[in-house]
Amino acid sequence: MSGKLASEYASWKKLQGIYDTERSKLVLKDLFAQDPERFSKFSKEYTSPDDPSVTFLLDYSKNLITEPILKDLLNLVREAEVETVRDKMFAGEHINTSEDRAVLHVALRNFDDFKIQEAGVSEVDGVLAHIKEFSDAVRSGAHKGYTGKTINTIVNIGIGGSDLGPVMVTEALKPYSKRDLTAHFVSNIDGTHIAETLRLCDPERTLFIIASKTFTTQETITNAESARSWFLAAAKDKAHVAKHFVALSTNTKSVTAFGIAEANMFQFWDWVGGRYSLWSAIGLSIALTIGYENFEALLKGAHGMDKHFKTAPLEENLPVLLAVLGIWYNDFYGAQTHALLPYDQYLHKFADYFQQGDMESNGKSVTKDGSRVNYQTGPILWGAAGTNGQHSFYQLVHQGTKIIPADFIAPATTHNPIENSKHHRILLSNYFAQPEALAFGKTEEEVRKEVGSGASEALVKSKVFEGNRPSNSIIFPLLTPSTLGALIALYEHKIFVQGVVWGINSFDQMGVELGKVLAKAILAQLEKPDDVKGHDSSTTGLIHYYQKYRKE
Ligand SMILES: O=P(O)(O)OC[C@H]1O[C@](O)(CO)[C@@H](O)[C@@H]1O
Repeated sequence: MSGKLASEYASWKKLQGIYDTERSKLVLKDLFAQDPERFSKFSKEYTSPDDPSVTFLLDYSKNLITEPILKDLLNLVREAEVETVRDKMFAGEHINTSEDRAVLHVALRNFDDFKIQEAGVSEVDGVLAHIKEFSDAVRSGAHKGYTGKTINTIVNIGIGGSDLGPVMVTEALKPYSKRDLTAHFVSNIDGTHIAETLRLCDPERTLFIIASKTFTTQETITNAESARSWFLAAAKDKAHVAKHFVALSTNTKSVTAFGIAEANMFQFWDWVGGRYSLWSAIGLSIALTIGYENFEALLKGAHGMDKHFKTAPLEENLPVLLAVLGIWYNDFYGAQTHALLPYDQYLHKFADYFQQGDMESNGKSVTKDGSRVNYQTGPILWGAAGTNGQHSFYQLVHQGTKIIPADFIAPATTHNPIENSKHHRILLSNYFAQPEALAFGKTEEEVRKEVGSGASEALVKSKVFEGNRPSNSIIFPLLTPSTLGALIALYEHKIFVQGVVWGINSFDQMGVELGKVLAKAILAQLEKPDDVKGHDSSTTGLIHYYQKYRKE
């Protein structure tokens, strides 16, 4: 924010010096042995300021840090003026400078605590009331399709932020869902996605939700048009569209041009970023699936975390702590990636969701004033639900040549306590074991004892776990709407803090434009070989190959 590159901050230089000189001393086994209080020093329990039932524990003791290092990492946050920029965000200042926009997803879940002056903010409650009224009507059966039948299927058509948030949350909160209302999500332009979905739908009982902030996104508009044709093939009369199509958008003109009446449109505003939009009208499919009260609980859970982020001192501030730990590995240890590993099947889309949340936000290489950074910015974010990952990529996480900081996330209790919670105990035993194995490993000496004197040297070496691999652990009582809201907001604000330290604009996404423009030009050239012009030989060759097989 100060206009400096992060690497110019005194605290950054100091941290670089510490990394260079003290790295070899940062051995988790030793750090734990030296300090019996390490867990209590480096773990924090969060309780929502609004609701004591929203609580979780963040254990960050298995990180390659000491108290002085953490102090220096927090000094970096101070030097980058993160608190000032945070307050600007909450006040509605246009911190998305390249697009001259406020960044106000916090206003969508505000419940009157923060005073925010920005056009549209006063309309939030009205849109929430509209979401409540409509979702209640569909769920109760009061809203009927064109033949008088109730709705039993919803199809959200959207992509990126207009898809991933609703998908992730409806999956995460399935225990709260109305089981006789099936939700599908169509995002890909590949016709297979809509075709396979429509096979599962009855036009008389299906509601299509066209979710697009801009209402210009090629994938979404093309899929919406195909859905409308499919619907009209059965319903015949265009007047029936009103009962089966609604839009979630900021673009009234394009919505009405598509044939959806303004009354069937749920509004939001340009200060809602796509990847921060599940709290807005984009969450309609969530409200339909889990009911408005649960949707509101999700918002309230996030709001509690917003208050924490806004007011807690840096030393206690959980998004800040996660952010600086990420910076420590990303910028000093050279870690390329960060893994999100939820030990909860309901959270199986959590990493997919934050792949956009993190990588579209912080995948930037110039600062807000246009300088090229000389350090790493956003990590490659990835992950999968445990224990599946253990039987897939954990080999590399444990014994590969790369350092992969990871967050292990789990509920202490399950919505499905089958067999007296036997499954859940096994799941959690793995959740506890993996970070332990990563941190403390297995020495050559331990392996030798285990394999006996006859074992070859090669076998011994292959069984050694070097350990010292860092992780965070998050554990909460049960995955409820409000706890999920708090967890999502935790990671949103982590991304925010990192973006401010790196000096980048976390709220635009210029990097997705070039490919879109080229695809548009290529689309016009696909019919005839002679039309293919202006490309390199590789792209030309690929298009010509396609043209040999092309069919209408
Ligand atoms: O909601 P829209 O306008 O259709 O945009 C969908 C997605 O496309 C992007 O603009 C680019 O991928 C995302 O930021 C956004 O979430």
